[in-house]
Amino acid sequence: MTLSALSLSEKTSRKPLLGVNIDHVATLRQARGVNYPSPLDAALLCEQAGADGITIHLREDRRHIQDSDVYEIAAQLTTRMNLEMAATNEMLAIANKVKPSWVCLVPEKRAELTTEGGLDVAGQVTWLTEYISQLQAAGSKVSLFIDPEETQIAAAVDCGADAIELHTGAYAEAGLAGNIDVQDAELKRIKQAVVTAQRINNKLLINAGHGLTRDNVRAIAQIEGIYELNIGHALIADAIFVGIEQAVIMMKSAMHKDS
Ligand SMILES: CC(=O)[C@@H](O)[C@H](O)COP(=O)(O)O
Ligand SMILES: NCC(=O)COP(=O)(O)O
Repeated sequence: MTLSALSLSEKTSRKPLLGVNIDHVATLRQARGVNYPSPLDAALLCEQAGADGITIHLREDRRHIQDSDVYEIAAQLTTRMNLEMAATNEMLAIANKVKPSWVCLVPEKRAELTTEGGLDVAGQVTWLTEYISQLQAAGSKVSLFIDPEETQIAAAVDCGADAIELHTGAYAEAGLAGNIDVQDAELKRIKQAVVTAQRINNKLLINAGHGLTRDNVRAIAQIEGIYELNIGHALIADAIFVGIEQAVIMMKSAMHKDS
């Protein structure tokens, strides 16, 4: 079923889908400069195990996913690709050749270990409106990776984005640090952001992700109105011990288990 065929009630009442981010299969390959493990093989196994989509982040520094991965994976996926990238002219040219189902625009800092914050959409509405319209004209839907803040959500709507992805990193980090009060506050912030997004534009799809694990995912997966969760690092870490297919199955079960 296409996204546009989903009614609003289906978008908001269903359990969230799982997009698997396979960047760190490529991280392992790049650590040795060899041609294995294959992100393509990982993507296909994730799909077979029930992943609803595959996320890859083509970083400007090419630290993990390479351009050739993007083309190979795009050619063989049977679900859909969510291509994360910075909003640069170089990336626009690549995305408009690949035409992934989804492009997710993310901020990038060269020195960061992983994506540290959300995109400042409010600070670049003119640039992003034009950028998004070019991606949409090529056939991709566009999501913006943002912090759970009303200003950024409203700006994403103003720019014509099809979806937002709420950055769950602060929620996840607080949990890892054992700061339960902070984690609860971050969870409330994410829930409030979902309500705000629905109020501002009830056609906007609301995704979430970053730092989610089998231990912290359930509270996020239970938020009504979240369409999809994108999960990578923790799932690939599980895969080392149980295999990637089982890791997908275990994550889906953690997302959907009853109390
Ligand atoms: C945008 C985001 O939250 C992540 O999916 C992103 O891909 C993180 O980048 P790394 O995979 O390089 O940590
Ligand atoms: N956009 C978030 C994502 O794709 C996965 O992030 P992580 O689970 O690797 O932190």
